[in-house]
Amino acid sequence: MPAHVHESDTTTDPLAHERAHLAASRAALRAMREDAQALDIRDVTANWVNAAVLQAQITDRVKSLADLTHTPLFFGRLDYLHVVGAEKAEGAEGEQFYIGRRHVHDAGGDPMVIDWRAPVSQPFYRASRNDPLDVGQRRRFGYTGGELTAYEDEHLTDQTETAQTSKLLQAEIERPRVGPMRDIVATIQPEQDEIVRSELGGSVCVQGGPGTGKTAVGLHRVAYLLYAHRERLARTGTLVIGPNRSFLHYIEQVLPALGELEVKQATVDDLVTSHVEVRGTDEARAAVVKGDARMAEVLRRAIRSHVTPPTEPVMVVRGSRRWRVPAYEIEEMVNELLARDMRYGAAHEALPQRIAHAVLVRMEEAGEAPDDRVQNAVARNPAVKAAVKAVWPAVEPSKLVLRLLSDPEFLAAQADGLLTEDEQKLILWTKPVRSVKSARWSAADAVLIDEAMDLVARTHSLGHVVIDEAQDLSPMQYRAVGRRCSTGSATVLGDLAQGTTPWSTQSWAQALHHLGKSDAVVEELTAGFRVPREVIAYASRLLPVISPGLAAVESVRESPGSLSVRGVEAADALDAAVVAACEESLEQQGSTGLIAADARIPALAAALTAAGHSYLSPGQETTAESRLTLVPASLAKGLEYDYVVLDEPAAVVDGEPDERTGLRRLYVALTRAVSGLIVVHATPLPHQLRSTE
Ligand SMILES: Nc1ncnc2c1ncn2[C@@H]1O[C@H](COP(=O)(O)OP(=O)(O)OP(=O)(O)O)[C@@H](O)[C@H]1O
Repeated sequence: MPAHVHESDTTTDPLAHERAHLAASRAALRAMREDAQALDIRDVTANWVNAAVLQAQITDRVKSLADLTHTPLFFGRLDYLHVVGAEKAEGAEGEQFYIGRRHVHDAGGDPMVIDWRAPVSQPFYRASRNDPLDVGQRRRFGYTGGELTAYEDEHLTDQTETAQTSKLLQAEIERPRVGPMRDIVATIQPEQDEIVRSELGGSVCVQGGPGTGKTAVGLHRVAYLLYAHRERLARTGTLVIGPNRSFLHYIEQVLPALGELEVKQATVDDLVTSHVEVRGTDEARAAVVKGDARMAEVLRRAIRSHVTPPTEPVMVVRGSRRWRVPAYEIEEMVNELLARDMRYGAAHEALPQRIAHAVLVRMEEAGEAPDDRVQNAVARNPAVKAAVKAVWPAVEPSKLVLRLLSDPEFLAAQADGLLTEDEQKLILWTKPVRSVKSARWSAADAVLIDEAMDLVARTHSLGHVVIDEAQDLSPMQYRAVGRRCSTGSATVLGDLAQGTTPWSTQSWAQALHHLGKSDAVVEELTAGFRVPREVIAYASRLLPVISPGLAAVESVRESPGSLSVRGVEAADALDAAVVAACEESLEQQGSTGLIAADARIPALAAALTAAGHSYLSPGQETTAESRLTLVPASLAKGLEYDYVVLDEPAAVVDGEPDERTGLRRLYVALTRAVSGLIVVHATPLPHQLRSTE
């Protein structure tokens, strides 16, 4: 017997009961909202600051209790065989739970809808015929425009029922992709759920091909962690890191839709450029050296090179007395501070106190009874200050990096045995730079400054950080992210085959080492929810070259999708053929993305405009009226469109400094389509795409 799908079309409507529960849940949510709005805080707050804080909390709560017409209150129901938590005694009564995006209770406090993140909801995602987790029946609901219109049942203990792919899941995967990314809370798959619910203490790394749900999983994991560890994470903070602004725009609605409004989003550049303005760029070879983990050691040496062994004693004059701390004693203090490997800035603060303490010991020996105030005064004594300046001077991180990049001798001394002479030459500025302000800092320089800042003073750590498209980070960037979760944990998401930076990740073990999370568990996702079978098979022809050893994604899409590869005879007919392909795609429902090598964008923009088509840029939200986006290949990562027209693959490959990176960029571009891909080319396709061997 197959699992059942019910449509609402009979008079003895089996949906009537469920619709009544939906209506009752809505009424209960309304009552919860009215209760929150009616809270009178005048009598309970002692002062206006407390009142303002409380009022803000109430406003947030009211906001979170909004009933959004297009997000159904519940999407599933679990019928337990026994009372949850009770011994599974014969005859014990089962319970029913409706699973939704948020918790709703009735006037008596009994649950009407259970938050998907609650432990009792977990079997909705994990229960199977092999392991029913005490669930007799799992029901999934289907909605059309906010109306409950269908449900689908699985009887998990009925061994005669055959397992089938859920039609509602299929419908969810096939739905047109207009607008920003949506949550997948109703259809999270068991292997995804394992990652979403893994514990806060441990870090997780997910390797997954295009469209396997890495981004979706990362965002749902944040929502889950905020639910399970709300107080701790509210204190320490969470952060989602994405590759660029347009990607962050694309994903920015997912967490608010799940009721989480507080999560910050940033690029790695955002994190490290608060202290210098980035106006310069690096040649790829220079950026590779600057992003190499050896630079961390160069910087460590460079900062420590400021520590000079004392040669003079310190003479402190107080009143009529003089106190002398000999040079060897100060040297002992310095050696002890160096051995403790504390932050350079902390040691700089500690040294005057140590010297002052030595003076105090002498005062006591001489019969005086100095207290803490005397010690502080001695620490501020000009002689002590002068000694500290000579021995352990303050270092300004950006000045340190400026000196490293502009003073060949200084760099040679610090990089000896770490960087070759050629590597040193590559990163040295060719023109003299006068000041931190006037320097044309690059993004990689900003990461070096960030590292130097951490050597001076420890970077504040958040509770949890998610890094998406992590494969593009350099070792030094991993370190920059790692220090932002040094006392917290991380979720690292990426695909080695999509690495398109010259320093992209070769192995997750190395990446996790640089991040400081070598103990992270590496998981793999292989089921693809975006790209149709035929299209992923075509793109996967590149895998043996771009990432040998990685398995191709297995598409779970049942609809075959469409792939069309069109050669154009004359180069000057290319633009028109591309515009025609866009027009063809736009006849279908949903969004169309025209992806092309960055250098081809101006020509295609002109061709579209000439043909009377307006278009969006990546990150701008597609709407029912505006469904065409012109996407430079360099910004395509992480995005998706119902239909993709790919212009001139050879130009996409040629747009990158080397062939492997070019083919990886092409792989990214080929894997953005949900329903159909049209490849249009005037020059021959890269041969790896042509052969099927
Ligand atoms: N369990 C699921 N149910 C429904 N849709 C899903 C599921 N998992 C992923 N998807 C959808 O598949 C698409 C691809 O997901 P996502 O962007 O998270 O993949 P990705 O692995 O990050 O891809 P890429 O490597 O290309 O960045 C999205 O539209 C997402 O909503």
